[in-house]
Amino acid sequence: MTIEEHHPRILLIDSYDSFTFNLVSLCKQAIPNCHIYIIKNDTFIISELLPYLASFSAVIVGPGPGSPNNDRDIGVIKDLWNIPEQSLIPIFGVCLGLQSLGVGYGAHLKRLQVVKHGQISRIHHNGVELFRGVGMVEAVRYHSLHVVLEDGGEVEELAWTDDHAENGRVVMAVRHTFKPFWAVQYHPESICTRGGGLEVMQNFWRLAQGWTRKTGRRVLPWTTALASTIGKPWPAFPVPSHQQPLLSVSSPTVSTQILELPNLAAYTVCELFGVSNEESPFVLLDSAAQPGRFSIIGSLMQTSLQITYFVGDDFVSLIRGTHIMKEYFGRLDNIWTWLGDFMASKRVRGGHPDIPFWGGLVGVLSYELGVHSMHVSLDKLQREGQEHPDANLIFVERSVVIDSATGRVVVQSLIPDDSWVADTAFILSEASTKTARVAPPIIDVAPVVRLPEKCCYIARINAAKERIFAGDSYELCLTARTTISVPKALSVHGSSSWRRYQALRSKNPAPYSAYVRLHPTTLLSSSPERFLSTSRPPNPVFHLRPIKGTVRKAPGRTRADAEVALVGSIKEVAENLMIVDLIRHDLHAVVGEDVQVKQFCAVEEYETVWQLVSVIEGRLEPSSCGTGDPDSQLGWEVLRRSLPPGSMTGAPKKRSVEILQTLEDHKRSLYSGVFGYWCVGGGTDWSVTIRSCFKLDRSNAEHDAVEVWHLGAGGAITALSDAEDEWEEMLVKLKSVLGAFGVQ
Ligand SMILES: C=C(O[C@@H]1C=C(C(=O)O)C=C[C@H]1O)C(=O)O
Ligand SMILES: NC(=O)CC[C@H](N)C(=O)O
Repeated sequence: MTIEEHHPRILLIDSYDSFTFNLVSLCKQAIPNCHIYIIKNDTFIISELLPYLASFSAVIVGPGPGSPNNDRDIGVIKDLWNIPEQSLIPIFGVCLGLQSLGVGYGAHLKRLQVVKHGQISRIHHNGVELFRGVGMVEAVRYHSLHVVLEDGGEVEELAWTDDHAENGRVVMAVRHTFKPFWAVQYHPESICTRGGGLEVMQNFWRLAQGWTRKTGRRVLPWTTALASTIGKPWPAFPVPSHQQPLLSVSSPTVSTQILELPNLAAYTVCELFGVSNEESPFVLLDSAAQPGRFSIIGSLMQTSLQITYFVGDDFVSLIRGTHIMKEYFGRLDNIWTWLGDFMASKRVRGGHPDIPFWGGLVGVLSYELGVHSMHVSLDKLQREGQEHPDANLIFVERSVVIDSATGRVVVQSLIPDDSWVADTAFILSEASTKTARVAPPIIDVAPVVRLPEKCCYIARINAAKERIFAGDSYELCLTARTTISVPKALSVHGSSSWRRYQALRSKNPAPYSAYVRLHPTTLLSSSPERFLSTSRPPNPVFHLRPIKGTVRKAPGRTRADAEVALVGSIKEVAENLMIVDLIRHDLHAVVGEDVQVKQFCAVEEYETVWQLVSVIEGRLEPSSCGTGDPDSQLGWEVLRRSLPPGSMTGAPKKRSVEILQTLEDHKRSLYSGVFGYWCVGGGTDWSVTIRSCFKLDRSNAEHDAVEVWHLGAGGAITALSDAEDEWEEMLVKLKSVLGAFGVQ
């Protein structure tokens, strides 16, 4: 057996979809020992691609946004169907792939009357070819377009579904009558597809091998030239850009003291650490509700290093007190590698194993940083005067972590022989015996709230739906900005962002609350949504908790009512499913095969809303895990590759982000980005910046009489969205923050 036969090479052509790596993972399961290489549909033109095809066993053309009739959407795929006889190769198409095969052989492309995104349909099939030995198929669909085949044409139907009055009979699988081309319209790789997934891929491989044997096609060997043109097979594990020091017994360690102080509140610790001085930086990552558990409070010093970065720059600013220095990326190339390098130099050992944070970077990353990392050009990049940095982080050396589950308080420092630990342990023990002071309430007089205009928002919802009907997106998370101006003189007790945070925390206690004051930015968060956490290496587990599906709490509305409204709703489950599939893809892209959905569409209760929450976990294949140290960068790599959070963009992510830029008036800035930490022990925890507000601290406005806060809110728009309901949902989310300003 040649190496070509033993390790079949599969070429997957991606059309910038957000489910591609789920398909890749399914393909890896279906085709024993295969090596899968992934290119984009615009990487090569057909004349360049043709000679390469000879070194592959089969091609898979994936799903994607847009239309098979639009060159920009379909790229080289449209030219595959009429390659010369001697270049023929087995091809399997999915969704856009099927549509392209269909129109390549005379089918009519039509819009569905009722589009199907994230919905499950019963698929009827003929039990042969792709469906040999396949029983009942209930498959997930993500499409707005469909093909109507030519009677007696070269492409014929293998499966269909019955949409009854909505769309009638819709083609679900096809084959070419004499060329080795097969395709399905539904998504075999979706987490909710039952039957018709793995078996159909296996059947494709069986058919492809049969055709190859029959025609005597020989796969040419792989060459170094090909390797450098096509790249490495999936999964290509991240290789750190720098030499990471191995941890040794002489590596720096963490000084830790553990106290049993069940009555000590984060508030008290913050007050002791000088939070009331608004001139100084301060960070609190606060678990104010379940399932949050740990609250992390930084005790910052004059010498604490703050790192800021603006998208488009080739340097970071390093700030210690009043001293600011620019450092250019140079060989490190960008902010991600710069921070990776920085954290590699800070690795420590020996903190308490049960405590997720020992010290490290804490702060915020903007939505635009994520968009930029996806190589989407930013329309609204121009800086208008002073703005929030896109990365704004501080290196925390001294911290207190409160574990709400055990009542333990951990005092820790990364500074060798730091007497601060014992001193602080003493002070906290004393403080815990006293009754905690409560912040005096802020009473605002007439803050001016500038909401998005309803008619404009509704028009945008309809425009979003139009893009969805056209097949350009399956789901768009549309958002808008609200501005709150608080006349300072009228705010009793002056304007303290810390007290404002207390008001937010009491109105809307949330698992991922935060008070982050890293000038020029102050962020107050009451986020319910964890984006990504990474357990400490070795063998880190990546854990994501997307939320999609919201109902407002109301008097008399019980959990059972919320379950009917959420789990019982095709629309809400579809919204969530699309993001679950998208996040699976984001994770598969980095970690390889081991990605699991641990919880699908569970209803969780928050202060003002019920939400549908799913949990997805991934881990690196054991063979690719290092002995510990390279793993400490993995959480960062997964973060880089999965921003912005899929729940805030919609799917497919790239096209959705591009569309959203045309539908939203402002930069999202901190809203829709993430905040959290990267621990010196290698773990990370980042939450989605929603149900949050932020302000520029040192703007000219500071000297004015008005303090200006921004907040964003929005929701997922799908084909099933009702514009009025979406407007209301956006207001419900807004109100969870407006309460902190005395606005009902
Ligand atoms: C857009 C927001 O929230 C996002 C949208 C949700 C939804 O559409 O149901 C739920 C949680 C978030 O992922 C927001 O809070 O502003
Ligand atoms: N998932 C897909 O490939 C979708 C294909 C096409 N854009 C449609 O909406 O019909």
